[in-house]
Amino acid sequence: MTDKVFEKTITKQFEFDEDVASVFDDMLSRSIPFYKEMQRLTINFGLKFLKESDKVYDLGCSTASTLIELSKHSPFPLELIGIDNSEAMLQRARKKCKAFGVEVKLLNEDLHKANYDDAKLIISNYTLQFIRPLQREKLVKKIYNSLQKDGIFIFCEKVISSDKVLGKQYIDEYYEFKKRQGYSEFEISQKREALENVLIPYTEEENKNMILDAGFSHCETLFKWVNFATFIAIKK
Ligand SMILES: Nc1ncnc2c1ncn2[C@@H]1O[C@H](C[S@+](CC[C@H]([NH3+])C(=O)[O-])CC(=O)[O-])[C@@H](O)[C@H]1O
Ligand SMILES: O=C(O)C(=O)Cc1ccccc1
Repeated sequence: MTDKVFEKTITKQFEFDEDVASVFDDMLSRSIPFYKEMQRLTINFGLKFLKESDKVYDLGCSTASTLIELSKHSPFPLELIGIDNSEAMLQRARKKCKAFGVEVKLLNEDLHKANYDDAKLIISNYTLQFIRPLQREKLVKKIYNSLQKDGIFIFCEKVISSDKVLGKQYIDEYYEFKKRQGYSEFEISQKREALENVLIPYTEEENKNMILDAGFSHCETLFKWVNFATFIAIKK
Protein backbone atom coordinates (compact mmCIF):
# COMPACT_ATOMS: atom_id res chain seq x y z
CA MET A 1 0.00 0.00 0.00
CA THR A 2 1.19 3.53 -0.81
CA ASP A 3 2.36 5.67 2.11
CA LYS A 4 -0.05 8.61 2.50
CA VAL A 5 0.34 8.95 6.30
CA PHE A 6 1.53 12.56 6.18
CA GLU A 7 -0.88 13.83 3.48
CA LYS A 8 -3.35 14.75 6.21
CA THR A 9 -2.60 17.19 9.04
CA ILE A 10 -0.87 15.38 11.89
CA THR A 11 -1.07 16.48 15.51
CA LYS A 12 0.91 13.71 17.21
CA GLN A 13 4.52 12.55 17.23
CA PHE A 14 5.66 9.77 14.91
CA GLU A 15 4.60 6.31 16.15
CA PHE A 16 4.86 2.76 14.83
CA ASP A 17 1.08 2.36 14.93
CA GLU A 18 -1.46 0.69 12.63
CA ASP A 19 -1.41 3.61 10.13
CA VAL A 20 2.37 3.45 9.73
CA ALA A 21 2.56 -0.38 9.80
CA SER A 22 -0.03 -0.73 7.03
CA VAL A 23 2.18 1.21 4.55
CA PHE A 24 5.55 0.54 6.15
CA ASP A 25 7.38 -1.31 3.37
CA ASP A 26 6.45 1.41 0.86
CA MET A 27 7.38 4.12 3.40
CA LEU A 28 10.84 2.66 3.99
CA SER A 29 11.68 2.03 0.36
CA ARG A 30 10.64 5.61 -0.55
CA SER A 31 12.17 7.30 2.53
CA ILE A 32 15.54 5.59 2.79
CA PRO A 33 17.86 5.96 -0.19
CA PHE A 34 19.41 2.61 -1.17
CA TYR A 35 17.28 0.79 1.44
CA LYS A 36 17.43 -2.44 -0.61
CA GLU A 37 21.18 -2.12 -1.19
CA MET A 38 21.87 -1.60 2.53
CA GLN A 39 19.69 -4.63 3.28
CA ARG A 40 21.61 -6.66 0.67
CA LEU A 41 24.94 -5.67 2.26
CA THR A 42 23.59 -6.51 5.74
CA ILE A 43 22.70 -10.00 4.52
CA ASN A 44 25.81 -10.63 2.43
CA PHE A 45 28.25 -9.48 5.12
CA GLY A 46 26.24 -11.27 7.81
CA LEU A 47 26.41 -14.51 5.82
CA LYS A 48 30.21 -14.28 5.48
CA PHE A 49 30.44 -14.79 9.26
CA LEU A 50 27.63 -17.33 9.76
CA LYS A 51 27.51 -21.11 9.82
CA GLU A 52 24.64 -23.58 10.09
CA SER A 53 22.27 -23.15 13.07
CA ASP A 54 23.82 -19.85 14.22
CA LYS A 55 21.50 -17.53 16.12
CA VAL A 56 20.64 -14.29 14.33
CA TYR A 57 18.62 -11.51 15.96
CA ASP A 58 17.00 -8.55 14.21
CA LEU A 59 16.32 -5.83 16.79
CA GLY A 60 13.48 -3.61 15.56
CA CYS A 61 12.57 -6.14 12.87
CA SER A 62 9.34 -4.31 11.84
CA THR A 63 7.71 -6.40 9.08
CA ALA A 64 10.62 -8.94 9.11
CA SER A 65 11.81 -8.02 5.59
CA THR A 66 15.50 -8.42 6.46
CA LEU A 67 15.15 -11.81 8.17
CA ILE A 68 13.02 -13.11 5.30
CA GLU A 69 15.66 -12.02 2.77
CA LEU A 70 18.42 -13.50 4.94
CA SER A 71 16.58 -16.82 5.10
CA LYS A 72 16.05 -16.82 1.32
CA HIS A 73 19.75 -16.20 0.66
CA SER A 74 21.29 -18.44 3.30
CA PRO A 75 22.74 -21.71 1.95
CA PHE A 76 22.08 -23.35 5.38
CA PRO A 77 19.40 -23.17 8.08
CA LEU A 78 19.74 -20.49 10.75
CA GLU A 79 17.91 -19.72 13.97
CA LEU A 80 16.19 -16.42 13.15
CA ILE A 81 14.65 -14.24 15.85
CA GLY A 82 12.97 -10.86 15.27
CA ILE A 83 12.17 -8.51 18.15
CA ASP A 84 9.89 -5.48 17.97
CA ASN A 85 7.49 -3.79 20.38
CA SER A 86 4.90 -2.76 17.77
CA GLU A 87 2.15 -5.38 17.51
CA ALA A 88 0.91 -3.74 14.28
CA MET A 89 4.34 -4.39 12.71
CA LEU A 90 4.56 -7.94 14.04
CA GLN A 91 1.15 -8.83 12.61
CA ARG A 92 2.48 -7.96 9.13
CA ALA A 93 5.73 -9.78 9.91
CA ARG A 94 3.87 -13.01 10.82
CA LYS A 95 1.78 -12.83 7.62
CA LYS A 96 4.85 -12.24 5.44
CA CYS A 97 6.86 -15.06 7.05
CA LYS A 98 3.96 -17.44 6.48
CA ALA A 99 3.53 -16.33 2.86
CA PHE A 100 7.26 -16.81 2.16
CA GLY A 101 7.38 -20.09 4.09
CA VAL A 102 10.15 -18.75 6.31
CA GLU A 103 10.55 -19.82 9.92
CA VAL A 104 11.24 -16.82 12.17
CA LYS A 105 10.60 -16.51 15.89
CA LEU A 106 8.86 -13.14 16.33
CA LEU A 107 8.82 -11.61 19.80
CA ASN A 108 6.83 -8.61 20.95
CA GLU A 109 9.29 -7.19 23.47
CA ASP A 110 11.08 -4.00 24.40
CA LEU A 111 14.72 -4.14 23.31
CA HIS A 112 15.82 -2.95 26.75
CA LYS A 113 14.17 -5.93 28.43
CA ALA A 114 14.42 -8.72 25.86
CA ASN A 115 17.05 -11.42 26.01
CA TYR A 116 19.22 -11.96 22.93
CA ASP A 117 22.03 -13.99 24.44
CA ASP A 118 24.39 -16.21 22.50
CA ALA A 119 23.91 -14.36 19.23
CA LYS A 120 26.40 -14.81 16.42
CA LEU A 121 24.93 -11.93 14.43
CA ILE A 122 22.80 -9.05 15.64
CA ILE A 123 21.19 -6.79 13.05
CA SER A 124 19.49 -3.53 13.94
CA ASN A 125 18.60 -1.41 10.93
CA TYR A 126 17.27 2.15 11.45
CA THR A 127 16.24 1.36 15.04
CA LEU A 128 18.94 2.75 17.38
CA GLN A 129 18.04 6.21 16.01
CA PHE A 130 14.69 5.90 17.84
CA ILE A 131 16.30 5.06 21.22
CA ARG A 132 17.00 8.04 23.53
CA PRO A 133 20.75 8.76 23.69
CA LEU A 134 21.53 7.55 27.25
CA GLN A 135 19.44 4.43 26.72
CA ARG A 136 21.09 3.92 23.34
CA GLU A 137 24.58 3.65 24.83
CA LYS A 138 23.22 1.13 27.37
CA LEU A 139 21.50 -0.86 24.65
CA VAL A 140 24.69 -1.07 22.58
CA LYS A 141 26.55 -2.42 25.66
CA LYS A 142 23.78 -5.01 26.02
CA ILE A 143 24.18 -5.92 22.35
CA TYR A 144 27.94 -6.33 22.87
CA ASN A 145 27.40 -8.53 25.95
CA SER A 146 24.81 -10.65 24.14
CA LEU A 147 27.12 -11.54 21.26
CA GLN A 148 29.35 -14.61 21.24
CA LYS A 149 33.09 -14.07 21.00
CA ASP A 150 33.73 -13.21 17.30
CA GLY A 151 30.11 -12.06 17.05
CA ILE A 152 29.06 -9.40 14.55
CA PHE A 153 26.78 -6.39 14.87
CA ILE A 154 25.47 -4.81 11.66
CA PHE A 155 23.33 -1.70 11.85
CA CYS A 156 22.02 1.06 9.60
CA GLU A 157 21.28 4.58 10.79
CA LYS A 158 20.25 8.00 9.63
CA VAL A 159 23.32 10.17 10.33
CA ILE A 160 24.09 13.88 10.56
CA SER A 161 27.18 15.89 9.64
CA SER A 162 29.31 17.50 12.35
CA ASP A 163 29.74 20.47 10.00
CA LYS A 164 26.91 23.04 10.04
CA VAL A 165 27.06 23.95 6.34
CA LEU A 166 27.35 20.36 5.16
CA GLY A 167 24.60 19.37 7.59
CA LYS A 168 22.18 21.78 5.94
CA GLN A 169 23.26 20.55 2.50
CA TYR A 170 22.62 16.95 3.62
CA ILE A 171 19.05 17.86 4.56
CA ASP A 172 18.47 19.64 1.21
CA GLU A 173 19.82 16.67 -0.71
CA TYR A 174 17.67 14.24 1.31
CA TYR A 175 14.53 16.31 0.69
CA GLU A 176 15.31 16.33 -3.03
CA PHE A 177 15.40 12.53 -2.80
CA LYS A 178 12.02 12.47 -1.04
CA LYS A 179 10.51 14.74 -3.70
CA ARG A 180 11.80 12.41 -6.44
CA GLN A 181 10.05 9.58 -4.56
CA GLY A 182 6.73 11.42 -4.97
CA TYR A 183 6.38 12.99 -1.51
CA SER A 184 4.97 16.55 -1.48
CA GLU A 185 6.57 19.45 0.42
CA PHE A 186 3.62 19.25 2.84
CA GLU A 187 4.17 15.54 3.54
CA ILE A 188 7.91 16.10 3.97
CA SER A 189 7.47 18.96 6.46
CA GLN A 190 4.73 17.17 8.39
CA LYS A 191 6.90 14.08 8.81
CA ARG A 192 9.88 16.21 9.81
CA GLU A 193 7.77 17.72 12.61
CA ALA A 194 6.40 14.35 13.74
CA LEU A 195 9.94 12.96 13.93
CA GLU A 196 11.32 15.90 15.96
CA ASN A 197 12.81 14.54 19.23
CA VAL A 198 11.70 11.03 18.23
CA LEU A 199 14.34 10.18 15.63
CA ILE A 200 17.69 11.39 17.03
CA PRO A 201 20.56 10.77 14.58
CA TYR A 202 24.24 10.73 15.56
CA THR A 203 27.19 11.59 13.36
CA GLU A 204 29.13 8.73 11.80
CA GLU A 205 31.90 9.35 14.35
CA GLU A 206 29.52 9.37 17.32
CA ASN A 207 28.12 6.04 16.18
CA LYS A 208 31.61 4.54 15.92
CA ASN A 209 32.67 5.93 19.30
CA MET A 210 29.54 4.50 20.91
CA ILE A 211 30.39 1.09 19.44
CA LEU A 212 34.03 1.16 20.52
CA ASP A 213 33.05 2.44 24.01
CA ALA A 214 30.77 -0.59 24.36
CA GLY A 215 33.80 -2.87 23.91
CA PHE A 216 33.76 -3.78 20.20
CA SER A 217 37.27 -4.04 18.80
CA HIS A 218 36.46 -2.83 15.32
CA CYS A 219 33.78 -0.74 13.59
CA GLU A 220 33.59 0.54 10.05
CA THR A 221 31.20 2.01 7.54
CA LEU A 222 30.12 -0.46 4.87
CA PHE A 223 27.97 2.01 2.96
CA LYS A 224 27.04 5.66 3.10
CA TRP A 225 24.73 7.85 1.04
CA VAL A 226 24.75 11.45 2.40
CA ASN A 227 22.74 11.00 5.63
CA PHE A 228 22.24 7.22 5.76
CA ALA A 229 24.92 4.69 6.67
CA THR A 230 25.48 0.98 7.28
CA PHE A 231 28.02 -0.02 9.93
CA ILE A 232 29.66 -3.32 10.81
CA ALA A 233 31.19 -3.99 14.26
CA ILE A 234 33.23 -6.98 15.40
CA LYS A 235 33.55 -8.43 18.90
CA LYS A 236 36.89 -10.19 19.34
N1 LIG B 1 12.35 0.00 22.43
C1 LIG B 1 11.99 -0.74 21.37
N2 LIG B 1 11.79 -2.07 21.50
C2 LIG B 1 11.43 -2.83 20.43
N3 LIG B 1 11.23 -2.33 19.20
C3 LIG B 1 11.40 -1.00 19.03
C4 LIG B 1 11.78 -0.14 20.09
N4 LIG B 1 11.87 1.13 19.62
C5 LIG B 1 11.55 1.06 18.30
N5 LIG B 1 11.26 -0.21 17.94
C6 LIG B 1 10.88 -0.71 16.61
O1 LIG B 1 11.94 -0.43 15.73
C7 LIG B 1 11.44 -0.38 14.40
C8 LIG B 1 12.16 0.74 13.66
S1 LIG B 1 11.97 0.67 11.92
C9 LIG B 1 13.06 -0.66 11.53
C10 LIG B 1 13.10 -1.08 10.09
C11 LIG B 1 13.57 -2.49 9.86
N6 LIG B 1 14.70 -2.84 10.71
C12 LIG B 1 13.92 -2.71 8.41
O2 LIG B 1 15.11 -2.54 8.04
O3 LIG B 1 13.01 -3.01 7.63
C13 LIG B 1 12.88 2.01 11.32
C14 LIG B 1 12.16 3.16 10.78
O4 LIG B 1 10.95 3.13 10.70
O5 LIG B 1 12.88 4.16 10.35
C15 LIG B 1 9.92 -0.20 14.50
O6 LIG B 1 9.25 -1.32 13.99
C16 LIG B 1 9.67 -0.01 15.99
O7 LIG B 1 8.45 -0.57 16.44
O1 LIG C 1 14.09 10.98 8.54
C1 LIG C 1 13.14 10.98 7.79
O2 LIG C 1 12.62 12.05 7.37
C2 LIG C 1 12.59 9.74 7.35
O3 LIG C 1 11.60 9.75 6.67
C3 LIG C 1 13.27 8.46 7.80
C4 LIG C 1 12.26 7.48 8.27
C5 LIG C 1 11.90 6.44 7.45
C6 LIG C 1 10.91 5.56 7.87
C7 LIG C 1 10.32 5.72 9.12
C8 LIG C 1 10.71 6.77 9.94
C9 LIG C 1 11.70 7.65 9.51
